[in-house]
Amino acid sequence: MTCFERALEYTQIEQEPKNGKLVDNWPTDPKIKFENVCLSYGLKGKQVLKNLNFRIESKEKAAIVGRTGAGKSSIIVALFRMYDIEGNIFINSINTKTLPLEKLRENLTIIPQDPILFTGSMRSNLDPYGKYTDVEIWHAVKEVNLDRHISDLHYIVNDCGAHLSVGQRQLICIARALLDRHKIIILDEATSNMDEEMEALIHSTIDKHFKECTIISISHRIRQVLNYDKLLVMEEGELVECGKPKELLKNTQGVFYKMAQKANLV
Ligand SMILES: Nc1ncnc2c1ncn2[C@@H]1O[C@H](COP(=O)(O)OP(=O)(O)OP(=O)(O)O)[C@@H](O)[C@H]1O
Repeated sequence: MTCFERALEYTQIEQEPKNGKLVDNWPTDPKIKFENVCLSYGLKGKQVLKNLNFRIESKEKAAIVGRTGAGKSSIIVALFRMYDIEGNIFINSINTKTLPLEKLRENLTIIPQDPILFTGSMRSNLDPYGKYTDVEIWHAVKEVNLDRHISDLHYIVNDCGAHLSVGQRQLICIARALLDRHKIIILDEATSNMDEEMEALIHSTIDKHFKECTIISISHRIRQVLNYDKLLVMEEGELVECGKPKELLKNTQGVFYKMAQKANLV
């Protein structure tokens, strides 16, 4: 009955729009601009993003910080157009509302907090559309140091990757991102226990391989964000502070300063 209900539910989901205008070679310059962006989940839902205005420049490394429920993930939801928003989001000066959804999403790479893999071979997980050669895929595997854990591309992923650690699954997503070479990378940092070595490996791999990309990271641990170019500090759906970490730390009455104080960083 559960299977039946689930299948039935899919038949009732409203189709996402398929229209939109393709733009050649978009995005060449991966800068992002939010202009008066508001988001509510559902018609009667409360506003979870309240009139956000900010820019993330091309190749900038930005981190979104804030307490749980502050609206960090909702910014990403808005970026992927998972829900309709009020206001506008521009990527490379193109309003994302005018793009076909598929084109928009295929140009944004996300490394989720707790990635789910597909049961099957490592190869099919890294290259689900069969676009790359084995040599290219193995190269990506080596770049993220996964060759220490898997012997070859026929390595079988069981149970949607449940036998791999969160860090290993994030590295698989990073290897996939290396192959796809998209210009905007979104990292949702893992909240579950990840050892420091693995966390450092993920950050150094991103720093090394995605220099030419714009990076947005949802950070749950603020010690990681001090070397970012820009911080977006969220509180109850509002962007309360935005700027370089060093600048924000100068304001001893500020929200970020208080967060840093709590984490014994100042
Ligand atoms: N799918 C949804 N439907 C309804 N409300 C939602 C949904 N997703 C998030 N919310 C609500 O939106 C608000 C912002 O949530 P969001 O997940 O963006 O916060 P967050 O800062 O990412 O939190 P966390 O650090 O816990 O992941 C919260 O009040 C949350 O309950």
